[in-house]
Amino acid sequence: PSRPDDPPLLPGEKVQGVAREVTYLCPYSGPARGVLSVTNYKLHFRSMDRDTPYVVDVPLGVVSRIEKVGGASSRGENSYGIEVFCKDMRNLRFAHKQENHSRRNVFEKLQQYAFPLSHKLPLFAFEYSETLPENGWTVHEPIAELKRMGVPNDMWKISKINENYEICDSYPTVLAVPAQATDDDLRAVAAFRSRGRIPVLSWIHPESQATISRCSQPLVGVSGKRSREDERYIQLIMDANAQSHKMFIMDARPSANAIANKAKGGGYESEDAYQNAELVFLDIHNIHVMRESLRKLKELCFPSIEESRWLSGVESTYWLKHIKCILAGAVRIVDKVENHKTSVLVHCSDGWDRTAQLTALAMLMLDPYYRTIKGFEVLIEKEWLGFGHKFQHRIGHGDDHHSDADRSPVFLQFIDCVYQITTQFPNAFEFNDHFLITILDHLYSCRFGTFLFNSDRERASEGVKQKTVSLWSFINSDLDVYRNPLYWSPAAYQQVLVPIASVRHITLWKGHYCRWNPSMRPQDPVYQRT
Ligand SMILES: CCCC(=O)OC[C@@H](COP(=O)(O)O[C@@H]1[C@H](O)[C@H](OP(=O)(O)O)[C@@H](O)[C@H](O)[C@H]1O)OC(=O)CCC
Repeated sequence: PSRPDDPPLLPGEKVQGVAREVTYLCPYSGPARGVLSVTNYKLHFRSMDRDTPYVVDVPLGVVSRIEKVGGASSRGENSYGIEVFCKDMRNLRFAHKQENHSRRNVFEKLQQYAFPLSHKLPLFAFEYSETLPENGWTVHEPIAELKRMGVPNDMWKISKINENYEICDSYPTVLAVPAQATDDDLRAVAAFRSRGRIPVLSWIHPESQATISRCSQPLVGVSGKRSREDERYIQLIMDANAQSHKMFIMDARPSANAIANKAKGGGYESEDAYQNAELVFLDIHNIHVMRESLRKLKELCFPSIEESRWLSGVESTYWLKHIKCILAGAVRIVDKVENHKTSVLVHCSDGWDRTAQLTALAMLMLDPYYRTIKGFEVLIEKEWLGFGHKFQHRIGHGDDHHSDADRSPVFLQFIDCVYQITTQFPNAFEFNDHFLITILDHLYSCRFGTFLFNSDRERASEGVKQKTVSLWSFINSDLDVYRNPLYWSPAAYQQVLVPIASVRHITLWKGHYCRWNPSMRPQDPVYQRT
């Protein structure tokens, strides 16, 4: 039975701890006294001492670190309490009265339910028992999506060789490969590509049949190994496009890092081994550089904005430069496929971070289907989840190792790039900003099964589709709030979008990075999570 000051609870959500006489130290509107509740899904604070009820509501999945502030001896006003550091752009400070030991209880409950995996507890998604009219788990049907692109055809076939993840445990079970390739060819190529992530089809142009394929780096190493099968296989991909007898291999990395990877057995395709392929390095930095860039941006944006140093501060984070670099890389891929009717193969080191950013953005620019709400959901299921972007490692769902070097805002960068394109083409997308923000909220929240674990194989073995709710069920059950009122129908927008990827046109996405900082968005009411 819920008690009077219990927070609103989702099906399967239970209050685990309550602390009264707590003060929330809001950096903008000052201290507010009220009740702090911890459930198996969220932290909920409600102030009592204001005419307008003031609520702070944070899914615990967004918490990266919790620290005690002050000790029994600290005497200052509000100097004894808890600080909650979040993966999105804010931190929360709570103060307690020393006498009642509610801090210990709340602190322990917060630790337990913010990091369930570190405390042998289930992620909330496995306890959430909402039933919704839409079933998001059926939005992406791999065969249907290939059929929509006209595959299989005489040049491309569907292979089930990875049905039991025999070729690659981070790939989907349904792969589109050149029709001539035999299973033995595929096995040989898998032995020469990092983690077995062989070149497979991402998208095919409806008219020219030029293609976008993706893979991981070749295992060239310092001795300069070659694989005849890999070279022949790349030739098959090239020949599948009758329009041209060359192909671009877009290596997302800075050439220095591609070379450095040789030391670990990786590397890149030498042009004498891949005769008709032209190699292009796109200069996008690795996950470590991007993690540091976002850390600097957060430092700049929260809690207060130093007006005089704002522009130089944004510049020194390099965040917009990285966004520009990723967009520019996708634009180069679109140019080769659309204007030169030439096929491209995209890879990086592992082929699950920068490669996913590039193929998904290029497909968004090339194909209006992906600019619809359902189409964008398919794009994320296909190029991010199906091809094994390691969401668990990159976000750290339920895990308390906040300094894990595998964490990195790669998917956030992709959504930021999508935001940039929507600002340059406000009529081209069926969805609005709220749609993008909601996706990011639930990238962290652990309320839905969609972004959990690192691969389709892991999600299948954990029974995610059977035991959890899909984020797309939630969104597709209330579509109107995610629609863009300025959207023209696809007919008016069959064309290819070519955004201007120059820093002058790239803007800081205040709706996301300054969402919790009312001073940055005086025009719209403080966006409090409801
Ligand atoms: C002598 C030792 C050489 C060495 O460690 O090579 C390893 C590279 C690491 O390779 P990098 O490409 O710089 O970095 C890799 C990519 O970010 C990759 O993502 P993606 O899917 O986008 O490829 C991640 O999955 C890997 O975890 C990460 O290590 O490190 C560097 O190149 C750093 C040099 C500045």
